[in-house]
Amino acid sequence: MDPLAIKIQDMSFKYDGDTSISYTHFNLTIAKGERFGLFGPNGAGKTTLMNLMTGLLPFNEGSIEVLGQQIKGNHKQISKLFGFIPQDFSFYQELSPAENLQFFGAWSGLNKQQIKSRTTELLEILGLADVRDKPVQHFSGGMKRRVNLAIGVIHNPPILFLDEPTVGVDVQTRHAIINYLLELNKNGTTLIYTSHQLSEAEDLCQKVALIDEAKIVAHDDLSALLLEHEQDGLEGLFLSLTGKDYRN
Ligand SMILES: Nc1ncnc2c1ncn2[C@@H]1O[C@H](COP(=O)(O)OP(=O)(O)OP(=O)(O)O)[C@@H](O)[C@H]1O
Repeated sequence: MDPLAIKIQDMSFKYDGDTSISYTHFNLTIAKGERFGLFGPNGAGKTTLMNLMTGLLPFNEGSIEVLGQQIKGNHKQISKLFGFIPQDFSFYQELSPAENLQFFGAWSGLNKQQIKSRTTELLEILGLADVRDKPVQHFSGGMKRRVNLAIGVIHNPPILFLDEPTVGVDVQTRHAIINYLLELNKNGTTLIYTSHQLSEAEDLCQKVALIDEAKIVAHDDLSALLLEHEQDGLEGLFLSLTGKDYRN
């Protein structure tokens, strides 16, 4: 069994038209069971890379493997190997958490019984049991983030992609989400995370990659990078490697 969750080899990608970034002969590996954080300034290409790794964007050259399987030509099988918690809410606002989980659970190939037990379990863990049948549109931002998370993990994926999973939440929800993610990782889930919340990232990630203009500027254990660059936190490391200029 391949010990890698993700293997990107010589991958090139460019958006149609004249945009500021393109990936050129890009390489990256993420080991199984890793808590991997991808960081970089606005517009560095983090979301683009997430979308390439999940097959949402087709790349032009090279290869991307997820748990040893090529993405190209295998979209359906690959999509069962991961959950994706996108930056934007990805559920039906007019449906309740239970109805959303029923829909997305069926979409991921779970049977009725599996959906029922996972829904009860997840809504309990994520503090949504009391509102399981209420329309999501009336929920607070923190509750909506938890619904987004429940949907992404309903099928118990071995890899979880998280694109800014805690934007706009209060301290309690952030704490609960991070603890839940750490628990998933203890049970073997590979976490691939990106965020601008660097103190949160220090709690969550053991391995980090910093990217700028679609190129890796550093990739190692967080503790090794801090030592190497004589920094005591991710924010200092980030500024020392990507500079202090504004990005668009
Ligand atoms: N669908 C698209 N079509 C054309 N260009 C795009 C598209 N999506 C993103 N871009 C461009 O690609 C670049 C990288 O965007 P991306 O969203 O990947 O960056 P990011 O690192 O996630 O930024 P942020 O931290 O602001 O979320 C930006 O210049 C953006 O304008």
